[in-house]
Amino acid sequence: MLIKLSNLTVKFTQGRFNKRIIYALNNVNLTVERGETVAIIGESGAGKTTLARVLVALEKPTQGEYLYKGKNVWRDRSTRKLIRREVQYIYQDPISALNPSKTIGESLSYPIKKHLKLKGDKLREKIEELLRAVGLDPSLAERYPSQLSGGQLQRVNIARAISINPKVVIADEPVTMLDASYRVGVIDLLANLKKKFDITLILITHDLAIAKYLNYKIEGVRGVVIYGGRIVEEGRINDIISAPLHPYTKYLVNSYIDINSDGKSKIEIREELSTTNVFSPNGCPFSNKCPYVMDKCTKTFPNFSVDRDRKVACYLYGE
Ligand SMILES: Nc1ncnc2c1ncn2[C@@H]1O[C@H](COP(=O)(O)OP(=O)(O)OP(=O)(O)O)[C@@H](O)[C@H]1O
Repeated sequence: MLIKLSNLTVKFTQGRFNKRIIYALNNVNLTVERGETVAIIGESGAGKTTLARVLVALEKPTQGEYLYKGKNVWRDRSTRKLIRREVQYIYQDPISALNPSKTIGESLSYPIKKHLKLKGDKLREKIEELLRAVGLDPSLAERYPSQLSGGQLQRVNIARAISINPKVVIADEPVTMLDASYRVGVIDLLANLKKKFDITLILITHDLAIAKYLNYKIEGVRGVVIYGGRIVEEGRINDIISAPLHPYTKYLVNSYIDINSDGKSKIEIREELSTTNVFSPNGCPFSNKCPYVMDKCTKTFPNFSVDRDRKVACYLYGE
């Protein structure tokens, strides 16, 4: 097993006077096998970016464990160092991920010099090869970020992520900030690189259509639905979309279908009583909106009911 998160919680304190505790991640258990493609799906504020930051060891969990290749990341400094090299992060915003005062070539050369110790002609060749691998003309190495389009910049970020032969790539909403015309190309590129270099790919998205498209490019993508810092459902993307189990996933899938078809939602969520995450952290985070809420939902988060490769945490399916 490559990645294992056990009962992992990340808490933040917000507000200077009226302090409140936010559970960005709440008792999360997640495993990722070598070579897998996983789509983490959730809306804004669900905890997706915190999860990505945990996986690249930028965020230390408040509680719980993160094992990478079987080693406890926060007890073993050398594993954190290994993660810096083997687990690469592609940010949502392609512009702010690059230093505006450095040419594309300079930005790309930094990790290659540091980790692969290449210089001179070898370094230049590697940069040209990388730019070609992501579908860009090598002459772009001389340009500055402001001279490239958003789609080209995201390709540069992908080139940087793969430049040091990572084992895992985490792409955090990689196409959200791009014009629609560039989105498919960037997902195609990630899918092709994943296959070519046998990378374990973790794609984070709020958009089911992106997860579905990725699954069309790479079969067997595992979907992980996250809400209010909790994983609520896991399964193959096609199963999640064709037969969602958790009421939140149903809501998500219906909203997705709405936009793409008839405009009618099949599940009505209840009036929002409080902002996500501010109710009891022990209960289900969707309980304040769920039409099927039971008393126990607000008090205790259910265990996962497991049926082959499908998991759901909801009292409608088990305790
Ligand atoms: N450094 C921080 N300090 C305080 N609260 C934080 C911090 N980082 C995240 N949060 C809070 O934790 C929750 C989860 O945030 P996170 O950024 O992980 O969500 P997300 O799913 O990635 O959303 P988005 O797509 O909008 O970034 C949110 O309520 C957010 O406000």
